[in-house]
Formats: sequence, structure tokens, C-alpha cells
Amino acid sequence: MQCLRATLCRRATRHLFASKPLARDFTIAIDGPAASGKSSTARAVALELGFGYIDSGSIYRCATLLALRHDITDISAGAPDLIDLINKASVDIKFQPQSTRSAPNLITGRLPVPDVRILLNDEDVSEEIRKPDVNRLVAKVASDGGVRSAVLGIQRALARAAETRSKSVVGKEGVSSVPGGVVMDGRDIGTTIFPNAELKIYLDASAMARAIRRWDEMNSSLKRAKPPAVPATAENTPAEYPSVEDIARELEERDYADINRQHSPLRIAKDAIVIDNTSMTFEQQVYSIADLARDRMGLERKHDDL
Ligand SMILES: Nc1ncnc2c1ncn2[C@@H]1O[C@H](COP(=O)(O)OP(=O)(O)O)[C@@H](O)[C@H]1O
Ligand SMILES: Nc1ccn([C@H]2C[C@H](O)[C@@H](COP(=O)(O)OP(=O)(O)O)O2)c(=O)n1
Repeated sequence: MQCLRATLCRRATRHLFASKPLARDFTIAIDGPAASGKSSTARAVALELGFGYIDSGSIYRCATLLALRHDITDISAGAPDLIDLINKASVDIKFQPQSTRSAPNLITGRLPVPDVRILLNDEDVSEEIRKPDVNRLVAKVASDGGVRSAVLGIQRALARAAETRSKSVVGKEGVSSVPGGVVMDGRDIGTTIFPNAELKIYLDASAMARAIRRWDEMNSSLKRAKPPAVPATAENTPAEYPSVEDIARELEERDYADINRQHSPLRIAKDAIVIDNTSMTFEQQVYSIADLARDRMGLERKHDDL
């Protein structure tokens, strides 16, 4: 009965919206700790809804790369030189919905995840910003109030551009009742960057699940770049391959810094929906978020079978 009422109500809302395009853009904020699945989920949701995508963490990673390249590693007393570099830098996030791959470690592996390329001053730094030296410093860089204000301007400009692009894609398909929209993932998107986001998700998973997923991901990309002479096993894992324990420690330190910093710490926004995906498939988390968004846009759900 409840289900039928929900369907009727959704149909009525859809009818209301069908006659005229929604006046405003739809923003989905996805926050959560490191390696909880934010970026892969956000990209797949954006693909599913025809939205734009912004990886806000990659901007902090670019700021960290600038710091490393200019030997600015002591951020404790503020970082005027780094802020100056960020203000002068151009960062572009090229979301490529047409170029997708299946992440190798996903449980079912069927749902494609669009590629994203990160350009810093027109240089493709997508791989470099994921390296261990950036991982080690990024939470420190992101804890600085001045750095965060400098990054804020970049985030908002990228979000506006992504919304505009998603609208033109939707326009071509002639689906005029669907608003332009953007999915943004990070730590403070629902609390600080877009406190009025139409849908806020806090994605979480157990510390061990997150460490194993990141280990899988790093090992498969290392193997692609440089296949080991002998197949790697738990006993003969080459030294440059990080262990699950190393990764778990790094994630734990970063989460601690992100939760305990003074400026925009990682928090669950009071109106966020918490999804713990420790035992969920990737499809389940992507489709349920896409359907939550459809509900709030007054559109028909597509995955009630899950
Ligand atoms: N439900 C899931 N089951 C298994 N692996 C997942 C699931 N969700 C995400 N992953 C994988 O976990 C890893 C970390 O995800 P990612 O999106 O990079 O996290 P974050 O952006 O939060 O750091 C990726 O390899 C991703 O494919
Ligand atoms: N909105 C955001 C996004 C990321 N950060 C910081 C905190 C994180 O430790 C780093 C890197 O974020 P990123 O999302 O790339 O990290 P993970 O993919 O979860 O490992 O940036 C932030 O402070 N605020």
C-alpha cells in the first residue's frame, strides 16, 4: 500500500514537472572517508543521470603536487607561497562519460565507470596526484584555511561549468523535464560547499574493506604499468607494492586529520543519507543513489528491482 502511494505520489509530482523544465539545477553531494567509494560511485551516478562530475579531492591533490614541486612541505605556519601558486594555477577536470571502464575489483564488475582526467596548468597529472608522496601530504595541505579558500573558487567555477555542460547534453536528448545537474564528491560538499544540495549522501565502509579495495586498485594499476617478473603472491609481493597494512595505516591517518581539522572537517551533514557499502555491490550503491535523485526530481525510479 505504501509502495503504491509512493508511486502515485511520484507520478503526480512528475506530471507537475513534465509541463515545464525544472527551474533550478540539481546537485548531489557525496562525502565520506578515504576509499569509501565516493569517486567511482559519483562518476557512475553522473553517467546514469547525464550529470556533470567534480572530484573535489583532485583539486587538493593538485595543490599538494604544486607544494611538492616547489618544495613547500611545511604548511604549519600558513602557506602564502602555495596559496599564490594555487591562485595562479588552472585546474580542469575532464569528465569523460563516453570513455568508460569496469573497475577490476568490483564485485560484479558490470557497471562502467567513466574516466576522468585532471589537468593542472594544462598538464595531465591524473596519475601523479595519486602517488604515495601526494597521499602522505594532502590531508596536511587540505587542513590549511587559506588553501581551502583558494580551492573554493576553483570548485565553484568547475561546478558551474559542469552543470552547463550537463544541460547541453540533456538538451540534445530532448529530455526537457530533466534539470542540468552535477555530482560532487569530497569531505565537505554537503556541509560547506553546497549546504543546499538537493541530495546529500555520506558513503562509508569498514576500515578493512576500504584498505583492501584501495590495495586491489593500486596493485592492479601497478601491474598494468609494470607487470611483475614472477606472479605476485602474498609471500613475494615486490617491495614497491604497498601492503594492505601500509594502506590501512595511511587511510587511518588521513581520516583522523580530515575529521579533526579546524576548517570544514569531515562530518555527516544533518540531512545526509548514510550508506554503508561494506556488503553492497557497486551496482546497488549507484542505482540506489540515482533512484533517490530521481525521486527528488519527480522522475520515475528505474531500479526498484534491487
Ligand atoms: N561496493 C563496492 N564493492 C567493492 N568495491 C568497491 C565498491 N565501491 C567502490 N569500490 C572500489 O573501491 C575503490 C575505492 O573507491 P573510490 O571511488 O576511489 O573511493 P574514494 O573516492 O572514496 O576514495 C575503487 O577501486 C572502487 O572501484
Ligand atoms: N572536499 C574535499 C575533498 C578532499 N579533501 C582532502 C582530504 C583528503 O584526504 C584529500 C584527498 O581527497 P580524495 O577524495 O582525493 O581522497 P581519496 O580518494 O578518498 O583517497 O583531500 C578535502 O579536505 N575536502
